[in-house]
Amino acid sequence: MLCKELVVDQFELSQSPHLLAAHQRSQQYGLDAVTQADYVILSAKQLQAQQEEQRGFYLQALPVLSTLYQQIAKSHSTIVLTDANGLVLHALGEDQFLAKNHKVALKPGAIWSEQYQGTNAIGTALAEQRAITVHAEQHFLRANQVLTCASVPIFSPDSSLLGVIDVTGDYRSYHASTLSLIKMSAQELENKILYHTFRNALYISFHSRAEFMGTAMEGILVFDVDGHCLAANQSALFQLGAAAPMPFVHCFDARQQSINDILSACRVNPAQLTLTLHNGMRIAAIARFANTPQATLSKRFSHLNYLNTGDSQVARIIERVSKVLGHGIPILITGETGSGKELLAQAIHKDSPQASKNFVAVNCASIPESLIESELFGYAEGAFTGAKRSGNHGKIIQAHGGTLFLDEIGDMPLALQARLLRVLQEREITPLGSDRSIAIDMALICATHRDLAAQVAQGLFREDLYYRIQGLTVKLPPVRERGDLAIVIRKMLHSLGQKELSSAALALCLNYDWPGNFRQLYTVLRTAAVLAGDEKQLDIAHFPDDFIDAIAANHQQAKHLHTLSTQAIQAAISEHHGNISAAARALGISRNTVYRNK
Ligand SMILES: Nc1ncnc2c1ncn2[C@@H]1O[C@H](COP(=O)(O)OP(=O)(O)OP(=O)(O)O)[C@@H](O)[C@H]1O
Repeated sequence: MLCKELVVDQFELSQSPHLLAAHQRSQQYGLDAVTQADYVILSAKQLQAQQEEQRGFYLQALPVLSTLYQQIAKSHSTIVLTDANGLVLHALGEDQFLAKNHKVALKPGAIWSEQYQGTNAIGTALAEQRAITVHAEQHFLRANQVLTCASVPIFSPDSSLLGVIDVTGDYRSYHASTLSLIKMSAQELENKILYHTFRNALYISFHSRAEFMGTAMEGILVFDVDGHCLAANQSALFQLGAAAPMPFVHCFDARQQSINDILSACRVNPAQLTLTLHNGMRIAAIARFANTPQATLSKRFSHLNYLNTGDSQVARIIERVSKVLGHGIPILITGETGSGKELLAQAIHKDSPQASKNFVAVNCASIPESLIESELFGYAEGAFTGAKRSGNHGKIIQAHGGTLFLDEIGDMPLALQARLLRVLQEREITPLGSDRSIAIDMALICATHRDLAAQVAQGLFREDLYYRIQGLTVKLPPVRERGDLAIVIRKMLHSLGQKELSSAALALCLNYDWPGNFRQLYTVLRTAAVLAGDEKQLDIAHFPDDFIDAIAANHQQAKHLHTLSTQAIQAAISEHHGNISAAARALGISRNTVYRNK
């Protein structure tokens, strides 16, 4: 029996902003600290469906959890793996010290999100996207104050949250080193996931001390064959002294080794190498070329789900798009510039049955009109002066079997629209200067920031093509309308080297209207991260000056508009001799607004 008064110590909470924020969220969820915890447990069937959905993540995690279990075997704790919603997917360990209700609550199927359980290590690690220990009375619900829990979030290579590894036990089983052990396991799991994510990619694992090779501490860099960095783990960034992944030529001393040297060394079998980093440090490395997709993770790694970070409009888009994948339905993506149209198109392709084939993007606005035709449709040998001797296949043929992404389709010249329509209808293409047609089969995704219906009305866009390309139309919301902006910002910061944003800087970002949408947001954050140097937290002072000027101008404009509207209201009132209803009617606004501004 616990004789200790288990209550939340407000002073202690105020020392930890993360716990304080978690308790505030718990209150906002309408939870009551003193009522019995209401453990939400999924049915066996629902759980099985979820486990199947997370199969890749789950299978990669099991051996890591077993190792962790051996390390903490005598601590009478339970090790838990959850998904990104706090659903327990797997649990192992000793729970004889726990009361019956907690034994049940730590079984697969239980949900430990803050929404249901208030402040707790699993839910709070997910909400805050950081490792955290929640001990005894730090829990929001009294019922959970007999527990001590430590959780570390697991991120995929593109910084999406996959779930947490958690260790929970009776509060007397608390051990200061538990969180560090879980962090090592989390790193090991993230490395395993990274190793299984990319194909046609060069993996370089390395460490300046050879004895760390093969451990969770090794750095991992992933490049495509052109030397662009696809992903890097934290240890790699740390050893490189970099905030974000960099191209091959910036990571390594190019005079010592080129990417082609390394690729030829490891095409067939992994190669053990000694390489030189850009800063002159010699490192032990193993280079591997991965050319096959890893079936285990391909199910879990839904690229569309990665984009689903909590905005309801985006969630609906993803749900609808997922349903039409593989059905040959053309998709039209509309939305402001920088709202993520191309990213969505890529995710659609990567989740589609034709993912292993090409994704070919053509920006109809950036190619000169005279070149679009040959760029898209290709040309035969000697088709025109200056044509390559071997001819050119053109983007449509390159996309055969895969996906053709026509960005800024609204900017395509009318003459080419007719030709494109013919290709789409007849499913065959005749390159310029050729008399031979080639059958083509591909998925089509188009995007535009323009109002295509208006373009049709103005005769700038062919009506028949308009109906041909929009099997399913989805409209991405602009950043200022997104309900998940704080989460997207956190994801972006994570990819930039895990800096945090001060609450003032976050508030500023949430209130700004981001005319350049994600492209502008990313640039601002990346610049701020560089300007912040070694400082862990990004603050307003680190934001670039032009951004601060834009915010100030916005603010001025808002004030100006407010002054103008107040003046208009006052003028209308005096014109209607103080009659508020008449003034409101004349201005077409509500009486309340008139009262507020008079
Ligand atoms: N949901 C998101 N989370 C994080 N970054 C994003 C997201 N959506 C887009 N971005 C980033 O914002 C930038 C612009 O995205 P993208 O090119 O997909 O936009 P777009 O709508 O196609 O722009 P445009 O109309 O100008 O071609 C890219 O760097 C992309 O990685």
